[in-house]
Amino acid sequence: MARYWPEPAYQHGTAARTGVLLVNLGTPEAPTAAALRPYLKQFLSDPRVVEIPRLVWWPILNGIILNTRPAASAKKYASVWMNEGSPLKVHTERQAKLLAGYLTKAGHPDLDIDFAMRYGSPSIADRLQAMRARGCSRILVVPLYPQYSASTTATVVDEVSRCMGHMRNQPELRFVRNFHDDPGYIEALARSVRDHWMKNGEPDRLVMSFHGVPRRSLDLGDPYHCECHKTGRLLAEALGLPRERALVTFQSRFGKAEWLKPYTQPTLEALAAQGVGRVDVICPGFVADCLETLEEIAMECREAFLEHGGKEFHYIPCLNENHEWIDALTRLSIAHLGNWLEIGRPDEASLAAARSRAMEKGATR
Ligand SMILES: C=CC1=C(C)c2cc3[nH]c(cc4nc(cc5[nH]c(cc1n2)c(C)c5CCC(=O)O)C(CCC(=O)O)=C4C)c(C)c3C=C
Ligand SMILES: [Fe+2]
Ligand SMILES: [Fe+2]
Repeated sequence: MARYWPEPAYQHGTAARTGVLLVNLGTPEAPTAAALRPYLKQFLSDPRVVEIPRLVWWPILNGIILNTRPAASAKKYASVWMNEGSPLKVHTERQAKLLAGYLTKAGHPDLDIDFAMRYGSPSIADRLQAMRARGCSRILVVPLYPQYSASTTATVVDEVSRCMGHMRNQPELRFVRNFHDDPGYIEALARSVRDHWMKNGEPDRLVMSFHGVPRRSLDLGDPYHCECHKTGRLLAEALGLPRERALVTFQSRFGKAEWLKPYTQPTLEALAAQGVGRVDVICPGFVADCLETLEEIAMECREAFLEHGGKEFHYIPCLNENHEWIDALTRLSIAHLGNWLEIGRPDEASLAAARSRAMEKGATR
């Protein structure tokens, strides 16, 4: 195989474009065991996701997990699948389209906006090559994870870097590291909670459930836990909620090791058993609804809460296509694009000179 990916011959005077690539986790192509298998294999083979020595992990993954989980997970995916496909991909694609429109409205019609999935398709490699083919020589990569984690954000950086190794004519890169305390993101969350409460009244408790990671990663220096708690605190403050009515919990535990605590489902069951009648659950760590929110929280956790004596369970959807969120994402992108938005744009002085030249030409005619 050639060392570098093929590229067209270099043309002098090619206009440089700037692009934004949104990246989310990835999802299977269909809600079937056959489609789940390659997706789970790619995802769970990433050493950033499962930090167990390969020699130990390989037989567990290939001998046990890939023989049992695909069918079990496929059933769950089938229960949330949309007409257009997997919710995660459907929402991410819509977010990219909306972002392009919002950036155009903000005065940046020339930006090239695309999206990719870290695992599955469209792959980062595929979209980076497409953006290069469209002339992008500067690319801002936005992992759609508000809280930084090695198991999510860093894997995007790893994959983009691997792709750079295949490019002869590499683009200039920027990455968004996190946006867990971005005022626009926090306000978008607060707004969706307030809207829900306007229509449905307020709950006894607001549970803010984040995807978990192994507890060990916190001890090894991952800031994820701390960033989740900061988001939780800022959201509770924005809503004017006293501490005792807002809780941060962690969901989607995978494997037998200890993960970040408290775990979402047992917390909900304990609240119900204590006589808490109504809980509202929001998942601020996901900007798009997906299996983990629609099935695990809105179905499994609802059932568990009600079975343990809870009276009312409300799931507050992810930010998805909310105007406030796309607006926040637009401002976040503009802030990180920074001086790239100026490069190649005629400055005021040259615009004025061009205007006066045109006027002179008109006067002499
Ligand atoms: C939002 C941040 C996420 C973190 C942090 C994260 C860590 C993490 N996840 C697994 C294992 C699985 N996660 C799965 C699905 C999944 N995870 C996230 C996000 C984070 N994961 C999303 C958005 C999704 C949903 C994808 C979709 O298609 O809707 C799955 C696959 C589903 C299943 O079989 O349960 C696994 C497996 C680990 C091990 C981990 C941290 C180390
Ligand atoms: Fe996950
Ligand atoms: Fe899950």
